[in-house]
Amino acid sequence: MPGPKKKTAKTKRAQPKATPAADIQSFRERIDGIDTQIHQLLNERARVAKQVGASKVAQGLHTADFYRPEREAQVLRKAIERNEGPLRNEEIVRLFREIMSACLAQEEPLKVAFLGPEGTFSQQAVLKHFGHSVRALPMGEIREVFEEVQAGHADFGVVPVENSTEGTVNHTLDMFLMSPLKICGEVELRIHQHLLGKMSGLPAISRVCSHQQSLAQCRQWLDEHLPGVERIAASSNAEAARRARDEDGTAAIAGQTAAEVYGLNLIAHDIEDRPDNTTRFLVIGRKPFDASGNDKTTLLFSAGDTQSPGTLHRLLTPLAQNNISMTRIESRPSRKHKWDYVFFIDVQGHASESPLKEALEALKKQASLFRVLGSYPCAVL
Ligand SMILES: O=C(O)C(=O)C[C@]1(C(=O)O)C=C[C@@H](O)C=C1
Repeated sequence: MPGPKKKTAKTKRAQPKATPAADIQSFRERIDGIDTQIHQLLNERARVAKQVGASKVAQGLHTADFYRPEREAQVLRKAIERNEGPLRNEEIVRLFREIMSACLAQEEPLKVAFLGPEGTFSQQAVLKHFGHSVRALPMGEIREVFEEVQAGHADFGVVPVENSTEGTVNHTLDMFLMSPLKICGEVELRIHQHLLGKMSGLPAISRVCSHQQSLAQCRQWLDEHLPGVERIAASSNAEAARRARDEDGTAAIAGQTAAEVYGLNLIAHDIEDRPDNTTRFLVIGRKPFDASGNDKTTLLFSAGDTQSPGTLHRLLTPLAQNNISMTRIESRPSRKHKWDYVFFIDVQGHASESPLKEALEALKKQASLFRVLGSYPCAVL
């Protein structure tokens, strides 16, 4: 039977009453006292985290192994669980991520490769997931992100995999056909697109430049507000912002960070067609991680003969028999033979735990190609 409904940080609270100016001084003194306690506790926490690091060194582990996504997910879930507000869960999660990021960076900051240049949504995803105490390394292409991680020049990589408006980023999925890397996390980022430029209004715009995914996410807005204006696809939103800075008449569609990095005016904000426009990113690394208690697994498999009747149904039967929920399925050309396909599927659970473990053993027997690309904690906010 479900328990009583928990009080959440989302509940609306009464606004505090207006206070005489004289009281402000005494409130500030209380804040100073609380800050002193928070500060002491932060450093105490950092010292304990350092001891965890020393134990990991004693076990022969290296920088990339210090990062534990499953533990971080558990810490964040606990923070949400005990949060009574007034701070929102999003803010609490952001603060605790930064605390863990700083604790982890005491030895050597993690190096995280992402699809650059500076100011892309991928960079925002890196900072959202790993906090600001990492070294974020911008790469020119998705392929380079994979290569840097595989070569050990970066500890982890962050690549976009799907957008809620525009669908799959095929290039990322195709990289897994060749790469031995593992998926060790996912990040969901709400994407707000803005129209940026040196000009102050729409009439001065003769072309709009952006990554093709962003142009597509704002298609209706562009049809309505800039009909007939040329749309140019750029390699990234940041590259589009650079062009908007350097070329007269060019506006860019990009995020807030790009406006700041390239010194552009915000001509129109939040121009994405769907108000819930979200991009999902994958964190890639060289080794798998343990279960966190609420995990997802991504599989890559092929039947060999996808054209005979019932093949996909037969392959998926072990999942249904073991009561496994499938949250996503994509097919891509195998790049081996004409009309030959591979499937990427996301299922709930960790590959090392029942009932998924048993389901995968059965599925593996039926498939001609079968790989667990990774089991990782479901995104925490
Ligand atoms: O628990 C650990 O293994 C730690 O290293 C501590 C800690 C933390 O600050 O809580 C830091 C980094 C890890 O990614 C996970 C957690």
